[in-house]
Amino acid sequence: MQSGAPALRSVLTVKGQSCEVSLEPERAALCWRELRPRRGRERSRAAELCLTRVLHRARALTGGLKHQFPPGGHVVPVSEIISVEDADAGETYHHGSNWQHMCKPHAFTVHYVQRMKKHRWSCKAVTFWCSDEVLCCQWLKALGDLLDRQTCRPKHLLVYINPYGGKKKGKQIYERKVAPLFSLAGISTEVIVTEFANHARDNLYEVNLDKYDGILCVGGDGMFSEVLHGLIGRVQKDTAIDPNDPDVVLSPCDIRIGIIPAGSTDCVCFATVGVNDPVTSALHIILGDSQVLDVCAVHRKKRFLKYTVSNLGYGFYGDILKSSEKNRWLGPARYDFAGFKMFLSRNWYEGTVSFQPAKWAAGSPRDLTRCRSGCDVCRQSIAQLEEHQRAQARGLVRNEQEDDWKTIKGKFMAVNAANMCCACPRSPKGLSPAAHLADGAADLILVHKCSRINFLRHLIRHTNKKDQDPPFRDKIRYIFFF
Ligand SMILES: Nc1ncnc2c1ncn2[C@@H]1O[C@H](COP(=O)(O)OP(=O)(O)OP(=O)(O)O)[C@@H](O)[C@H]1O
Repeated sequence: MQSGAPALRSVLTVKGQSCEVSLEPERAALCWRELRPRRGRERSRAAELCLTRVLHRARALTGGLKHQFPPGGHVVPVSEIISVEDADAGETYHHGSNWQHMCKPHAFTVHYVQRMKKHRWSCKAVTFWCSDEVLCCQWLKALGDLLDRQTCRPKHLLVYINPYGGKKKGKQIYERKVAPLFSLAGISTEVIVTEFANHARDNLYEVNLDKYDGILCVGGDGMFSEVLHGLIGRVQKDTAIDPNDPDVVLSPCDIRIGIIPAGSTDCVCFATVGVNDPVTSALHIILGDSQVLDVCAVHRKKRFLKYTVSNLGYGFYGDILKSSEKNRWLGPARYDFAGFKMFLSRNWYEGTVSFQPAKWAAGSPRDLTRCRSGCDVCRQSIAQLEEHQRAQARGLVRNEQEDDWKTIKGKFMAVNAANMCCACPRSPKGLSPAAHLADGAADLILVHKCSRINFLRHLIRHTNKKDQDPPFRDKIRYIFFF
């Protein structure tokens, strides 16, 4: 709602109870609160109000609260309203002690996001009954106008479903949990159920991307990677950029990719949303939430190999991925099986790792900050990186030279480059909990050769929500490495 617009305030009925309902311009929020507590509930209501006030005061003292709930009331930010519609004709509502049947109700239903525990979201609905048709139309128009101003929300999506990812439930998850929410939000879709590996990637080279506000993949990290390769590859092809040149500046692609988790690890979804829940992801997509991600390009002898946004693993983790692919029939359990096998084999690799530390990056791989949407560390790092690049272009600072590179020689059990924390349900904090989603750098994690018991401790620490800094592990924030 534009600031300066008059507030809309009426007495409407919610679940048979008179409520003061308002659309508040300053807070861009829909608020409602019962006027009179139900009979018989006065005492508990008074206690509840008292408790709410105490909580309210405690929250005010402990800092800002996103949803400032008035005592006994509800506040829904307009940005979290999914849709508003005429209530179904023929609904029954309770007024006082009489049940009334309204054939043509003057009522509207607001569907909105309810925030649950642990980053989970669900869709809730509330119906407001109006005294007459004019009032009902006034509310529908005011809310509809506000929703029309949410311009970042997608209207038309291209959806790729991998029917073989994870527990092979991608199609079912989309049809049962996601499609109904999209239809509620008025999002139209074109759905392609993939028929073979790289179907989505190849298709993205051909489709008319201008038709869509976003590409959606229903699957796991492999499916996301497929769509990422298709989209980045397509944009480079259209702009005649050669991805084989490691020094080339890639053309940015402004179309967004959404993920509905239906894979085995769902690390990209978990690290960006905080949970791998299809409904939560669908609601974030509907509201138009977005998160910029660092993409790392991997080259070998001047040939482009792959893009990655999560973990690039050599040694233990690389071996697990390779081995687990052979046992895909085991489903998500293939990672446990491959991990156990690799742990027993205790392979190590001798070599030299060269890297260029990201001097301009704010934050450190060992600090306690956690990257979230709107992260200050990412914003500051990118600003410093851009400043550094501008200074280089003007000749104010020298270009990177040989001595900017560092090398570490040794015997390694694992060499990992974490572009993000790489959290997943098995490792809720991830491989590198302080890694950032969009700071232009990645964390290099070197696990030196160590005893089997120390390596087991290292693996267990990943699963028990703690980071670890044993003497056999190096952690460096870098920009390039060999
Ligand atoms: N129709 C298909 N048949 C066979 N493979 C497919 C098909 N569609 C996609 N794929 C491939 O399946 C691979 C794995 O898919 P996905 O990532 O969805 O599941 P997952 O491997 O179980 O999950 P995660 O990557 O999170 O561990 C992807 O690399 C993708 O290229």
